[in-house]
Amino acid sequence: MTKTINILISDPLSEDGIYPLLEEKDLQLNIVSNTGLSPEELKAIINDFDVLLVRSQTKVTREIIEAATNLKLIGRAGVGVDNIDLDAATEKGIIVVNAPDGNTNSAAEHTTAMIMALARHIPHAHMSLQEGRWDRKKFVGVELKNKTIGVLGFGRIGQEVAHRAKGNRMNVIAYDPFLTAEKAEKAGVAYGSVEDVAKVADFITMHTPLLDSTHHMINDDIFAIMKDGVRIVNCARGGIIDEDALFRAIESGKVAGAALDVMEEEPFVGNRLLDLPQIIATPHLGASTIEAQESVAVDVSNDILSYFKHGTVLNPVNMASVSKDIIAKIEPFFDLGAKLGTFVSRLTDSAINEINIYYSGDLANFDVRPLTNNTVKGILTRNLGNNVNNVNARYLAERNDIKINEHKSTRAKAFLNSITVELVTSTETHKVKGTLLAGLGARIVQVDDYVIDVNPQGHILFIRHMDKPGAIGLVGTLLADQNINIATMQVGRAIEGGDAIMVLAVDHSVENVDFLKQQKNIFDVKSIDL
Ligand SMILES: NC(=O)c1ccc[n+]([C@@H]2O[C@H](COP(=O)([O-])OP(=O)(O)OC[C@H]3O[C@@H](n4cnc5c(N)ncnc54)[C@H](O)[C@@H]3O)[C@@H](O)[C@H]2O)c1
Ligand SMILES: O=C(O)CC[C@@H](O)C(=O)O
Repeated sequence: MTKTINILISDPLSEDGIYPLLEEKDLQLNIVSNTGLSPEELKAIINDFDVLLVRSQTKVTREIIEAATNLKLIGRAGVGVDNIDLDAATEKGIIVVNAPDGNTNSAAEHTTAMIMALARHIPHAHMSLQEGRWDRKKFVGVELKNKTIGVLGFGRIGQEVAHRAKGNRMNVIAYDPFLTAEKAEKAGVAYGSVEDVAKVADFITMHTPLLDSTHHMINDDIFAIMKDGVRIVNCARGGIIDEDALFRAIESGKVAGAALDVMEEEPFVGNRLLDLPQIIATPHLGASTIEAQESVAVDVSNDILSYFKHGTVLNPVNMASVSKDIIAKIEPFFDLGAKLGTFVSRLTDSAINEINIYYSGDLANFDVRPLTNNTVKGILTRNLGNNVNNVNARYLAERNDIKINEHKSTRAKAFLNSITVELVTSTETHKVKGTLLAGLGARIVQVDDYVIDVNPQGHILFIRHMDKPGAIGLVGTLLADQNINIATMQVGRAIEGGDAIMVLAVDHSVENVDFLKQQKNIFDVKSIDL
C-alpha cells in the first residue's frame, strides 16, 4: 500500500502556488493547512507530519525539530532560512529546501519603492493629508539622479536593485565578498569595502543574509564614517543594522531617514524607531506580491514532489546543490553508489578512518557531491541504520572522525564510467568498484584486487578462501545442506594456489554463516543484502 505523505503548511501560502501538490496523482498526499500555531501547538502536532512548509513566521527551532520524529523535509517558501535551525535539521537528516529565485523581483521592487518613498516622504505626506493638512514645505525631498547608492550584498536582490537604481540615474557602489572587478565592471557598478561604500553613499541599502559576519555590520563605527544626511534602507534582514546605533544616528542628524521592511524582533509593532519621523517602515512585505508568493510556493512544492519521487531536489539548503541537468546525469548512479557503499562496509569490522571515492570516465566531469552523500549513506547505514540519509551522511561521518575524499579522473579505462569506493581503517583497506553497463544495468566489477562481474542486488555471500581444488564443490554442498539455493557464482583469484574469492548470489538472506567459516580453507564469509 502506498504510504501517505503528510504535509503541514503552517504559514499562509499562495493557494495558486501549491497547485503541484494539489494536483499530484502519483504520490498520496495529505495536505493540512494550519497557520498561526503557537510553538507549543506546533510541537504537539509536528510528529504527525513528513513535511513542514513555512514562510518566515513559523520558527522551526531545535525543540520543534527534535519532536518531529517523522519529519523528512522542511520547505521554506522564500529565501531566508534564519527561522529554521539548520544544524538541528541536518543532524536529524531532515532536508531543508527553499525557493531562492521566486521573490527576487518583488523584493527588489519593494526596495526601490522604499528608496523613493524615503526620498520624497510619501508615507508622511499622505498621513498629513489624511489628517487634514496641506503641508507642502515640510515634505521637500531629494532627487535620486546623480546620487550614489551603496549596495551591501550584491547577490540576486542586490543586483536587481542596482539595475533599477541605474535606471533612476544613480551611481552605484557595491560591496560583496564575491564581487570581483570583472563582475562589477560587467554590472556597471563601482566596488569597494563596506567602509568605502559608507564614505561615499547618499543612500545605503542592505541585501545580505543575516549571518554572524553580517550581524550589526552597520554599527556606530560605520555610521560615524557615513556622509551627513545619508539615507538607509533595509529590506533584507533585521539585525544587519544595530538598531540602537541607528536610533542614535537619526537623533544626531547623521542619518536623514531610514526605510525598514525588517527589524531584529518581528512583528516590530511598538519598536521605538517607529516613533521617529525620519523612519518609514513596512511589516516585512518585500516578498508579499501575488506573483512572488505564487512563484515561491510552486518552486518549493515541486521540490517536495521531486524529493519523494526521485530523492533529489533543486534548491537544497543543507546539502550540496547542483543543477537539474547535472542531477539528470548523476541520478542513474545513485543506487549503484549506495550499493557499493553497503558492500564495502561489510568487508571490514574495523573503525573507518577514511572513505575514498574514485569517479572515472564521463562521470568525473560533473559535480558529484550528491552522489558521494548517497554512497557515504550506504557505508554508514551498516552501523547507523535508518538514522543516516543523504542529508546527514557527511555530518555523521565528520562526527565520527571519518574523512571523505572525492577523486576524479575523466580518463575512462575498461568502462565508460565507474565508481570505486575505498575504505581505509587503521588495519586494512578495502575497495569495491562498480559500473553501469548499457542494457545490463549495474555491475560490481572488482572487489579488492579481484576482478568479478556481479549484479549488485539481492542476497550475496562473499567468501575468501584458499584456491584449492574442490573449494567450489565444498561450498555448493554446504549450502545445499542448509537448503540454500545458489543463483549465480563468480570466482576470482590473485595467483594460482593463493587467496581467492567467491561471490555467490543466493535466493534468500543467510543470517548465520558459521557453517562456512568453520571450514579449514575458508578464511572469511560475509553475508551481504543489497
Ligand atoms: N524583505 C523580504 O521580504 C525579503 C524577500 C526576499 C529576500 N529577503 C532577504 O534579502 C537578502 C538577500 O537575498 P538574495 O536572494 O539577494 O540573497 P543572495 O544569496 O542572492 O545574496 C546575498 C549576498 O550577500 C552577500 N554577502 C554575504 N556576506 C556579506 C557581507 N558580509 N557583506 C556583504 N555581502 C555579503 C553574499 O555573498 C551574496 O552575494 C536575504 O537576507 C533574504 O533573506 C528579504
Ligand atoms: O515569507 C515572506 O513573506 C518573507 C520572505 C523573505 O523574507 C525571504 O527571505 O524570502
